[in-house]
Amino acid sequence: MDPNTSSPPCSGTITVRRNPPRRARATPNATPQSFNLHEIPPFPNDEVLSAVQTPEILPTSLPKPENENLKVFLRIRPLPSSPIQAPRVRAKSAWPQNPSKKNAPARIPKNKTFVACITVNDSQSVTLSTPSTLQDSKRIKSETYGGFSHVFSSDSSQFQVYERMVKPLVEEFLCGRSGMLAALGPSGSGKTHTVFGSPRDPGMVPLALRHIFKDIEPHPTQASRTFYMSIFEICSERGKAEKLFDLLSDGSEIIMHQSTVKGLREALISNVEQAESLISQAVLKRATAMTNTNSQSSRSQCIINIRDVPPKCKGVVNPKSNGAVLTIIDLAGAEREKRTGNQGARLLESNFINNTLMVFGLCLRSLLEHQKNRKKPLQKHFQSSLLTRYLRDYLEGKKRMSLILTAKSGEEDYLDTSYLLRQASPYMQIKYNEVEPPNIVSKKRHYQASSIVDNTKLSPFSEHLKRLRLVSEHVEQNDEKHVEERKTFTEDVKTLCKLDTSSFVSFKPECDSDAKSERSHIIMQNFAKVIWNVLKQYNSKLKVAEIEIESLKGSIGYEKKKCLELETQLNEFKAFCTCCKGREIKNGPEDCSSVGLDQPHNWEQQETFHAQSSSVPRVDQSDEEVPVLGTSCTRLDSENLDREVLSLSKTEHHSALEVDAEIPNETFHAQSSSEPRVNHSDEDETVLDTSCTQLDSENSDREVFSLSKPEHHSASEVDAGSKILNEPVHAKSSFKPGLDQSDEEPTLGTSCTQLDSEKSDRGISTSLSKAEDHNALEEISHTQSSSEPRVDKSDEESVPCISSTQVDVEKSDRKILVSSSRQRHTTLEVEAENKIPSELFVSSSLTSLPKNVSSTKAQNLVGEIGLDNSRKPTKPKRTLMPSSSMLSRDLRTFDLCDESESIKGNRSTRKLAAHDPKISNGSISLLHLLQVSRKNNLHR
Ligand SMILES: Nc1ncnc2c1ncn2[C@@H]1O[C@H](COP(=O)(O)OP(=O)(O)OP(=O)(O)O)[C@@H](O)[C@H]1O
Repeated sequence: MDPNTSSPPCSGTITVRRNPPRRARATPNATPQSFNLHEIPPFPNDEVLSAVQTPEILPTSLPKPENENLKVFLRIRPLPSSPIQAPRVRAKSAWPQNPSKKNAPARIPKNKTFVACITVNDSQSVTLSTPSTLQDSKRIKSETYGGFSHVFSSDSSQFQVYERMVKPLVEEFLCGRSGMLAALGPSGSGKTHTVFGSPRDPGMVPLALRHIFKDIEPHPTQASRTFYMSIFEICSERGKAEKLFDLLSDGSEIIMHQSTVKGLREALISNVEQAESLISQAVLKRATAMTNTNSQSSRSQCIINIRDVPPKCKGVVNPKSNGAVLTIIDLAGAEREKRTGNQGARLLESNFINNTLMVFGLCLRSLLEHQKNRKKPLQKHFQSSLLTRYLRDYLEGKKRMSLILTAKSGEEDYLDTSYLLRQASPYMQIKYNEVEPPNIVSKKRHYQASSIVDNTKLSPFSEHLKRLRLVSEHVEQNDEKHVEERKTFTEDVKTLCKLDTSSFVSFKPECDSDAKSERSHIIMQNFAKVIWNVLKQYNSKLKVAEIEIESLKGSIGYEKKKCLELETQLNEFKAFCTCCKGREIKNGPEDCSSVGLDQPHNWEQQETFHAQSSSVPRVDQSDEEVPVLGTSCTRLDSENLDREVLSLSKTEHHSALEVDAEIPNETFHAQSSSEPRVNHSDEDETVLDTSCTQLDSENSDREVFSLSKPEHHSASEVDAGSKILNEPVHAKSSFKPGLDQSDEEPTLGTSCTQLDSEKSDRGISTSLSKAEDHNALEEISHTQSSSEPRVDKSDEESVPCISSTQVDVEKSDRKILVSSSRQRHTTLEVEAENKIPSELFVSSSLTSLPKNVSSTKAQNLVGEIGLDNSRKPTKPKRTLMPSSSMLSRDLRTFDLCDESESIKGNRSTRKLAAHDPKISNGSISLLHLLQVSRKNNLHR
């Protein structure tokens, strides 16, 4: 109907203009900013893109996407001039008609006059006037709807509609932009007629196909473009479940997964005739039914897709063949039960159709509301039906679509038309501001191909293939319906692979050089790291070494200081010893304070006291008693002749007395051993558990007196050296049970005195020991030529619990040291050295000694060897040695170390001591033994 020829509105009606057309704002002249291309470094892709065609720019005639709204067209069906006749032939797939009206065409009264209620105001607006039958009701106001893209009157031809509405879509489609056109309107309003038409009056699809193939004819270079067409429908089986049927095939059912239809057949269309033939076949297969409003009413949503498939080319994608899809949908018409008279299954179909249309409208309304107010979320109404699911992208504004509203102009269709216009007129406000860029898939491929060529320089060839496979898989997943495109794309990928291979070969030398340089760089970097780590380690080690050096320096300095202190002490000690020696010599027995005494508590603490070189502090001991527990060892060395050392010890278990008198080339050593020994004397006297003291003296001026009295074990060691004679004598005493052979009968717990004398002026060393359990006294004399222990002889009678004393007397100036211990192990080591030739060395034995040890120094005691000192313990006399006058020469001093407590011994001990006349005899025998040993040594 031509709006110009439309009748004016009735005077009694009020025209209500709804949705007045809004004037779009003037598009600002957005002139692109001029870029300074000189500042931007050119990307060296000319060579890469030389073989690739740049995408063709869209025609300038196409509107910019941001300024495009949803196009809503309105087409008014002409008023029927004759009664509707039932169609003679119906499709097999058509739903059965209403049983009550089966095979009964809709009858229209012959005298029925049709009055139009819709008036076309202009090309974009119409006026809906209330029919006369409804004037009595409240709805008496006319309604004006504007803002349409175009309003096609009742007398508009198919071609005009196509030229105005579809041709732009086809042109865009051919340019690579997908589009969709959907016919929406009540049943019998002419949707199918608009979409498909008839052979005599073809609809939009045939015209579009003609346009497509006609458009490509003048471009022989584009003759290789191929188009595929698919037609399927969505219908409802008894209004319960939606089903999809492929109308190009034998009507097989297909399925939809999300928004993708699987199993849909695409028919290659190469010409218009072929396409029209396929369309006619599909229309025949479509489900239709005769209703009161339409003799051949469509009962399904029919969807026609025309897809532009990219043509094959040598590795280059034709930008024009971008896979655009032109979709045209013939929706089922909304039906009112009163008008259609549907019942039963048909009524269910009507409900299903109405519901689908309602969902479709809800999606668009939601999109519109979302665009108006971004706070409102975009509702997912599309999930409510297969149709909306399939058209999701269009309904969400991602793709462009157009609507063609078909309306009947009769008064009896006033309500349907009014409902349609009220529902669909707001859709024209939908804007496409978020439309995906056209040819996205093809452009992705194109850019991917370009990037492949670019990446060939940097990445291996395998990565390109992998990337291509991923792209292919992605395409396969997303575009399953594009089977042919997949094949084509696969072929393109293969071609690209070939090209990539060639390009890889061409870039191979560069890649090799880069790889070599990178490899060398990595190697050098790793080498530098290793060197750096090694240097770090050496640096740390050097710091540690420096610290150690500093500490060593400190310790060296400390040692030096200590050494100096020791030297100072030594010098002082020497001076002190020299002074003391002189004084001792001059003083009497009262001056025993110069005698060094050590009382260690164990064997380890036994110290050898060297008067000459050792700086061990001395403990001067006088005649006082010095109780010593444990083991004590005293070693005393003296070099000077005037030196006098007294060492006294008393231990409970072990005691050792060691006296060293060092004289150049002469050593006097008395050693005490705890091991059981068997001493063989000349008289075959065997002594068990006795203490034995050996005392050797070579020079007459040497005087050593050692006395020990252990309870269990005692050891006495006397080492005397003489400067005058080069014959060291070693005396060893054993305190363990030993078997001494002497002239006397074997006695347990007796002491054995061994006396070695080599010369007449040999001093006598007497070792006296007393042991309760085991006493042994060994004397080992060592000479320079032989250090083996000698066989000691004892002339004395073995007496229990007595100590043996060895006395060496070399010269008359030799002092005598007497030490005794009674109940505990005692080791007395005396080293006496005197520069003046010793004349006498007297050893006295005390048979009864007190517990405490006391030493007495007696001078000028000559010839008292073998005398019982216990008789005169308190007053030692300096006398010449009567029994050995040969040893009494030049006897000047006589040191007697005796305990005052010796008098306090028990009765038996005192008796033994009183009846000790054999001591003199023993001394003589000892002297004899000394002489013998001396001779033996001389022989050796
Ligand atoms: N513009 C038109 N010019 C001439 N005839 C038309 C026009 N529009 C529709 N018709 C005729 O009206 C009848 C019904 O049209 P059509 O089948 O296309 O309606 P419809 O909207 O598809 O109905 P339904 O939704 O039930 O399928 C057809 O016989 C068709 O020839």
